[in-house]
Amino acid sequence: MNNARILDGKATAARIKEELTERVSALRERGVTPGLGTVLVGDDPGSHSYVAGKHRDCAQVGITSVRRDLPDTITQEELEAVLDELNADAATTGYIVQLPLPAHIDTNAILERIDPAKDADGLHPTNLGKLVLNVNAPMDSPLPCTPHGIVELLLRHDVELKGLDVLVVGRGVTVGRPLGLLLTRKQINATVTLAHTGTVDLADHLGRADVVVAAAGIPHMIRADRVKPGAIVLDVGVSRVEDPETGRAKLTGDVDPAVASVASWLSPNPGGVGPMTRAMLLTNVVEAAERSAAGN
Ligand SMILES: Nc1nc(=O)c2c([nH]1)NC[C@@H]1CN(c3ccc(C(=O)N[C@@H](CCC(=O)O)C(=O)O)cc3)C=[N+]21
Repeated sequence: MNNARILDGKATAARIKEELTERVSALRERGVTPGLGTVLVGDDPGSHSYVAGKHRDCAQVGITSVRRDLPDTITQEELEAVLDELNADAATTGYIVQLPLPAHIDTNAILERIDPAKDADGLHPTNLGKLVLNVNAPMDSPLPCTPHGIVELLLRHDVELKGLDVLVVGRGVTVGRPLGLLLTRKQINATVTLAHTGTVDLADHLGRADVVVAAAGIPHMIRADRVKPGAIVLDVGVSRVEDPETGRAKLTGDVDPAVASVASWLSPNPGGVGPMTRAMLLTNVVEAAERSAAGN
């Protein structure tokens, strides 16, 4: 039954963290200590657990980290003042604002307030703009963590996307949209279809795709009977769904587990793209510190 090979994000992220540990110690020898800040608004348990994971990762590779946990009653002005502090704080070489933010906060204005040189998520308009303009040659500017993690996961399993038809399901700013830009770069040369809630016949697109990246946040929306046999499938979406047996919330991906019997490669969820996203966040922090150590 189970014939898909596994795109093992957990093991790959562990290797990347080992590589980063050496780069961090080289930086420390030169007197530069990379430091990550996280800004978390509100008390969503999922967001709390992701942020806790990011701080554990930092400790593992030698990056210092500080948390700014803020109440969901915070105003736009107060939140912007926190970002101004982090922008001015020399010990914070990079930081992220955990998304989503409460509805009363203007998210785009917040992303724009981040110093682009400290943008560990690669979501500042200047950095996203560099991706659109294709001016971020390796290491010039941070890439969005999840799309970068997806590309790195495939690369490190020697999966070549040149000429393949990739269906990205989901047009979100953190995954689908920037992923389309990355996959259509000359170095990768895939052909990308970006599907979304307005797509008329998703089943038709699914049946033709060589690669499916599911980033819609709809539990098990990608079913085995719709996927082309031999397709490469990446499960990016996460939802918390109540387990009928235990009554407890459980992480559920966008891909039905039965897809393992038709796909050639499958990134599991958990254990696939999630750990890679975190590894790319660390990479962005280390690269920003390396750029500042080099004086640019
Ligand atoms: N500004 C911002 N940047 C983000 O990168 C960001 C965000 N906001 N908001 C929420 C999403 C979600 N996200 C995940 C990261 C890692 C895992 C991850 O490591 N998951 C583990 C399981 C973790 C667990 O069990 O809780 C896995 O897939 O194996 C999941 C989800 C980052 N996001």
